[in-house]
Amino acid sequence: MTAPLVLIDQASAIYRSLQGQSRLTLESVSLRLMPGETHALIGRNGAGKTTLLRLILGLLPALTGKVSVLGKDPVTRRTQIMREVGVLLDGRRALEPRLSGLENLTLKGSMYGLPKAELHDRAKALLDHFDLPANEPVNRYSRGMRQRLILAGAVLHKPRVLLLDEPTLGLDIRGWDLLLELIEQTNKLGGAVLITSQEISLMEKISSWVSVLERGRVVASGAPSDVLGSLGYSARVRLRVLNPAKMVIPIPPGFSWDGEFLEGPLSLEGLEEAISYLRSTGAGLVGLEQVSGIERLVRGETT
Ligand SMILES: Nc1ncnc2c1ncn2[C@@H]1O[C@H](COP(=O)(O)OP(=O)(O)OP(=O)(O)O)[C@@H](O)[C@H]1O
Repeated sequence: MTAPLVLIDQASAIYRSLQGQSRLTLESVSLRLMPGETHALIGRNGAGKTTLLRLILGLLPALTGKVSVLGKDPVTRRTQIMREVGVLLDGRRALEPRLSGLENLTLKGSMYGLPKAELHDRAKALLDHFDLPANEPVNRYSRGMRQRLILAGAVLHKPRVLLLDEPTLGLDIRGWDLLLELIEQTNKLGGAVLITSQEISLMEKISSWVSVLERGRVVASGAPSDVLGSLGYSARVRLRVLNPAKMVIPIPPGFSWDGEFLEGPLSLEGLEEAISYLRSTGAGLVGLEQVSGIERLVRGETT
């Protein structure tokens, strides 16, 4: 049987405040990150996604249960583990603004224990591929360029495990392409990616496995379509109304109205009913979009 690259088994974690109070933030969480897999961690704000990544990185010890990364304890073997784990966690502190792109990557690479010559070549090649000026100080980079540099730093040492916390924040179009390429490459080489993002379409596109966190607990885990089905989050359709003033009660059954959009089940019958309602009332239609199950879950909607 293939061994997981990251194994979290019934782990709990607490944060202690300076006043000595403690709060259980993760409760009996289990998760496996398998080779070749991109695993999406989804949940509302404050659900515990970043805390879970901190647990994997050994920045927070598990109070109970077990955490193992590449077969090792991330708290006691952190330095060793970090040589095979790439991280994009908190962008704000990831770069030295007065140093150049090349110096930033070299500094980062020395922490991974890469040999000097190899590190220099790899950093230069990455900067080139990521369309970044090697010798320009980072405080003269645009926001999108800085985010691309952080992304390059995460894969400098060709990690087997890639942890990405909201990697699309501030990312430009070139950065998006690079991100998708890195994820695909990591998976192809048998590495695993754990990603959190509010970009629902991205999560649905790239993930082969989804875990849903709710108030520090994994409430569902599986293939994206199975998970959302089991939670009752089916896709819905949203119709933008041309003349909201012409909307009259009753609206079609199963639909809701928020003053701008008429939202209801994504089915042929539902759509036919909504469109004939909009035609007969004269409310009209401007556009139509699908609301995915993951988006509804992250928005905090009830099923
Ligand atoms: N350093 C800390 N000390 C105390 N409590 C913390 C700390 N960091 C996070 N928390 C709390 O732990 C809970 C989980 O936070 P976490 O950042 O893991 O959530 P998240 O799912 O990543 O949220 P978001 O999507 O907003 O980033 C929240 O209630 C948060 O307030």
